[in-house]
Amino acid sequence: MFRRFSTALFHSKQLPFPLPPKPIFAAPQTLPKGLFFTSAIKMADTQKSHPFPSLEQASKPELLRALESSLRTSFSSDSIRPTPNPLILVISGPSGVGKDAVIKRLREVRENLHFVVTATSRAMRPGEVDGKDYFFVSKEEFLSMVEKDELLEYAMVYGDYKGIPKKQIREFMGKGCDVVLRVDIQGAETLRRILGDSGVFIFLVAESELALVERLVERKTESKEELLVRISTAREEVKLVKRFDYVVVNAQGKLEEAVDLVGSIIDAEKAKVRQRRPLI
Ligand SMILES: Nc1ncnc2c1ncn2[C@@H]1O[C@H](COP(=O)(O)OP(=O)(O)OP(=O)(O)O)[C@@H](O)[C@H]1O
Repeated sequence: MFRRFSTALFHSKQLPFPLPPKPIFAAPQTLPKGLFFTSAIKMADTQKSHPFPSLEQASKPELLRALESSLRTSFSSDSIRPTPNPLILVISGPSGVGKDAVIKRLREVRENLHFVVTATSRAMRPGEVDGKDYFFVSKEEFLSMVEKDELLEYAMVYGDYKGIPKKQIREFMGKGCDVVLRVDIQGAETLRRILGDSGVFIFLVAESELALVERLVERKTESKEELLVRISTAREEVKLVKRFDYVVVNAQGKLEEAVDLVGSIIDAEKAKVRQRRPLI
């Protein structure tokens, strides 16, 4: 309505009544402290009427200055995108699919990412480092952490306890870091109940069952009995993929592609208009 009225005024040669002496939206007499024009020009100068420079001939700073002057406001260089919330990434998948391998590489290529070191009562494997791969604790120590409510979730996995210390999550999210939780499918199920949609759940799969078994066999860390349990468990686990947000294929020899895809998921999550709001 107002626009139509204004347009009518603009086009009519003879005005039905005299225009008000000042524009309706008058610029403030003084700019708030800290509000500077893009150009170094002072406010007093801009209040003088400058003819708008030629778009073809004027320099970029001149055009910016003229636009600011016409709009009677300065252009802000502050980021338009709101600061994204830190993410909780839950990376899960059947045993031997490559969770550790993907996370290890992800940590090398991405900044501001904290891998939450899981506490476990299982024995250390060759090459593993205490405090880096896992916190290796005794069963008694683990149960004491449970009693003190220090774990976000915990479970008995293949005869050993595994649990996620809450303190690390709070500490690193407080610093603005995304945190990565590495859990088996059982753990992911529990975390979904605890976190709901506030976490990003990624299911890692091999390209085929055969590829998964080959990878497990080549790792040479399981006995024949353990291999049989892990393979039959994996058959059941892949049926639970629909409870996750994303599925990522970690194909043989293509670790880098899987890591890139996880990186893209993180980027997409950060670009979401409605951000997840994890509360721990
Ligand atoms: N894309 C890939 N191509 C070839 N080998 C891979 C790939 N990803 C992982 N591997 C290898 O497969 C084996 C299993 O990987 P990894 O230990 O990371 O699996 P995991 O899911 O963490 O297993 P678990 O849950 O049993 O600890 C390792 O020897 C790893 O180096």
